[in-house]
Formats: sequence, structure tokens, C-alpha cells
Amino acid sequence: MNDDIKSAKKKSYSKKPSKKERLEQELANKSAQERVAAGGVHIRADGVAVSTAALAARQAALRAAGVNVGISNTDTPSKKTRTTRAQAGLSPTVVRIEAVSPQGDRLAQCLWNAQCLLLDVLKFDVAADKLVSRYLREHRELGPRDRHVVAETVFAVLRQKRVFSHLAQSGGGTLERRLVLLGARGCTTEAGLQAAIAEDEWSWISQVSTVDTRTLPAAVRSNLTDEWFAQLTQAYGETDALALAEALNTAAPLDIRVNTIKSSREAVQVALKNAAFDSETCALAPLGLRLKGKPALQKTDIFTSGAIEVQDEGSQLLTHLLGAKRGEMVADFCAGAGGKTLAIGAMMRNTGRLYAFDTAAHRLAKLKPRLARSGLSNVQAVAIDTETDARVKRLYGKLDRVFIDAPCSGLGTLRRNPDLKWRHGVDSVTRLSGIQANILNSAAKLVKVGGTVVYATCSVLPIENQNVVNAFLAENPNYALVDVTEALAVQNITLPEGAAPAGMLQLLPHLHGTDGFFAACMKRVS
Ligand SMILES: C[S@@+](CC[C@H](N)C(=O)[O-])C[C@H]1O[C@@H](n2cnc3c(N)ncnc32)[C@H](O)[C@@H]1O
Repeated sequence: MNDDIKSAKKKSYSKKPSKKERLEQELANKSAQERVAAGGVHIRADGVAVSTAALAARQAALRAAGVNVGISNTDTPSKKTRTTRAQAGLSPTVVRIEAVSPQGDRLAQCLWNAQCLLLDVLKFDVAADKLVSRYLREHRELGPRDRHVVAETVFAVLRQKRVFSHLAQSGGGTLERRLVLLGARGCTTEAGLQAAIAEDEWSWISQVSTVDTRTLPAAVRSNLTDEWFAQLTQAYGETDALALAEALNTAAPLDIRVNTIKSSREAVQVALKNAAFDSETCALAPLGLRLKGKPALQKTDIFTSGAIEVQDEGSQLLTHLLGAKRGEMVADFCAGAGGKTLAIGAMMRNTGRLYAFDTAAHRLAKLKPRLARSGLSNVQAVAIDTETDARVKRLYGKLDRVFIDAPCSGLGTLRRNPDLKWRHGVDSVTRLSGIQANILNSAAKLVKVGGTVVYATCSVLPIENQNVVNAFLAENPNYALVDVTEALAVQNITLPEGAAPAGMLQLLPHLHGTDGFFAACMKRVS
């Protein structure tokens, strides 16, 4: 092809504007009046969207024009545009939003980001925490406070989606925009929000905030699906089910466990104070500290030195139940990324042998850097094929203790993973209870006579908990239930009233301030 034809072709390609460019040009050419009427849409030639009311209308307009409104298509500009924007002091990856008043600019930007993120999160095909982390990694221009607002707004929507969807039946703009406005209420002040959003949005949000949601049906107020709420009601009765659901729909506090291989709770608390982090000792877990707020600890010396691990107080308590000692042979079945392995290994004072079994090698891989930080050398991670893998069978009858953190619905961790209730249905629980029974049956064979088995889940449903344990005990008379109150008393831990119905541990967020956890302790008697 000769050069003339080549350049003519190039020219004709570069001349033809894309659908999005045509739409943007069209919108930019409208008079100010028309733009306000169209929801305030004004995208400047440099790609900056002006006015927050533009968001909803812009998305709707782009959609109407057949442009995919996913973050990657509309909001990831070419390398050249990114460089130009960066040189102009603008975000390289996201359009800049200007609020109705300059004080609201920053929050308006956050709300835009939350809206972009929410579009992907609400597809429910990938876990929300993964999408949030990815989004924040890709948008490093957001400051720490902005990141908090973006993430918390999205999580607030996930936590209260059912009530929010009810309220969002009124109002204008896209549904995601209305959900974000509702979610943002808890992340900022009223004045801050008012400065960041359009007048009509503010009057809508003020009006819906006066709606008395106590008159809504219980299942809607629970912010769970009908079927999940029915499960909770069946287990706890409607009043307690609602209290439990309400607690599960709040944000979890930040708890840490002190690694006694490296430090002590007193020393860590002083170090935290010196670093301007407020903490208090956990009520139940002897090595636990509860932080005030959600400070980023990952880059602090306290964290990188291995003196602490982030772990919910309830999760810490489960490992105490195992009572592992120096020099013992122990297995953490279903070890995953090793949250509980690290706690058990430290209790063994880095002696004996602790097997960390899991069928997911990629999860076990995450244990490696944590082990290095913790200073533990008594852990052997083993990726197994199934719970009856030959490497498991070889150890039958040889271990002192086995901890089984069975795969479960995770309903007890909704404070951290609020999308679970929308991503999974109750049918998954029936499937899981079969898997749980198989794992308990095989893993329990690992202990010798006199050995201890702890079966645990982060579920609050009897079908994954008491039912599995009771069926196991009925079929295996050579194992006996040990009352968890007694097992923990040996560790100088006194359980609050009501936490050990029928001798099994049941931690609930509305009663105990922890995630929802279940555990049963059993002894092999013959
Ligand atoms: C609740 S998670 C474990 C969390 C982990 N113990 C922690 O504290 O971070 C359940 C784990 O069970 C694992 N798993 C599922 N089926 C299994 C099986 N048949 N045998 C062993 N592990 C299994 C999953 O890969 C998952 O990592």
C-alpha cells in the first residue's frame, strides 16, 4: 500500500468520531438551559463532567446511545488522554466532577466513584471486597478519606439494599445514583452532602429521610432476602431474627490479635498509643484489642513486625477452644489463608507440628507471607485433593487436636461481606451441610483416643451448625461433646450468659459484639 493511501485511510479513521464523542459533542453544544433541563449534563471538551446532576443523566444518555457504561469502557481513557489529564493535574482515570458549591467538590468526586463502582458490584458476579480493592488500587488519586467514603458508601448500599430500594422508588436519575445518595448519608455530614449534590437531589434525600421505615414488612426491614430472613426467623423467632439482622447489617469493628511469639497485649497497646491509635482490650478474647475507628495498620511497624494480626474477637475465641499446647501434633483442617492457623501456632509456642490442610492451594498460598511475618516455623501447609486425601488418611489416629473451620454460608460475617446475602441463596446451605458432614467425619478420625476435635463455622444457621454436630455424635458414639463453657474456663475465659446453648458456642453480633460464629468441642473417648 503506498503512503498516500495509508495516510488517507488513517485520516478517514481518525476523523470519524466515536459514538461517545458524538454524544459528548452534542451535549456540549446544548445551551445552558437545555443542559440543566437534561439533568445538568455538561461534559467539557477536556472530558471534565461539570455538575453532579450530570452523573445520572450522562449515564442514561450514554446508555441510550448504546455505549457500555462500565468503568473500563467509558472511564478508562487512552494512554495519551491519561498523560494529558495527569499533566493538567486531573485524575488520569476518572472524569472530574465539580459540585454545586466548591466545598462539595471532593465528596461529589467520591460519589461519582462510588456510583461507577456500584455498577459493577451490583452485578454480584465477583465478591464486593475484591471489586472495591481493585477499584481503589486502580484509582490511586483518591486520598485515604476519599477511599473510605467510596468504600463505605458502596458497603452501606449492600447492607441496606432492600430498604434503600424501597426508598429509591421515588426520585430521579439512575437507580445507582439514588442508592449512592442514600448510602452516603452515613459517611458524611448533612451540610457536606448538601454541598456535593444537586438541589433536586438534596430535596429528595431530605424527603425520603423522613420516611418511617418501621412500618415496612419485617423481611424488608431485615435487609435480607425473604428466604434468608425466613431461615433466621425459624431459628431465632422474628424479634431476635430482626435484632440479629440489624446487627449483621452494621460495619464490624477492627479487632486485632496479639502474636505472643513477638509481643504482649500490654506492649502492643502502648505501641498503638504511641502511634496515635486508640484501642481497648476485647471483652472475651485474652489476646484481643479493639481499635477505635478503622486505622490503616498494614504499613505500621506494629503490623509488619508480626506483633499483630487482624482477627475478629469471635474468631480468636474459637481457637482458644481448641486449647492446643506445646509440642503437640495438631491439624487446622480448612485452614484457608491461615487466620486461625497463626493463632493456634502461637498457642503451641512455635513447637510441635501444626498441619494446615485445605483443598484450595491459592488460599494456602496467602498463608506464606503471614507465616513469615509471624515468626512461626511449626506450620506445614498441605494442599489436599479432598478431605479423604491419602495425606490426611496417613495421619488418622495420630494427632492430639484438630480444628475444623468448615466451609459455610458465611452468614455470620455479613458485617464484613454484606454482598453474600445477595450472591448466595438458601439452596447453597443444603449443599454445604453435606460437605460439612463429610469433612467432620474424615477430619475427626485424625485424633487419637483422648484427642480434641473442634468443629466451627461462621454461620448462624442450625442446619450448618448444631444439626451437623448432633448427627455426627449420633453416628459416632466414640466421640463425646465437651461443654464449651468448661473448655474455655480452662483458658480462664468466662463466656457471657446465653453464649453456650446446649454446651455449644453460639456467638451473635447483637448479643456479643462479634461476628456470628458457632463451635462445638468434642473428645474422642474410644
Ligand atoms: C471458612 S473457610 C476457612 C477460613 C480459615 N480457616 C481462616 O481462618 O482464614 C473454609 C475453607 O475450607 C476449605 N475447604 C472446602 N472444602 C474443603 C475440604 N473438603 N477439605 C478441606 N478444606 C476444604 C475452603 O477452601 C476454605 O478455605
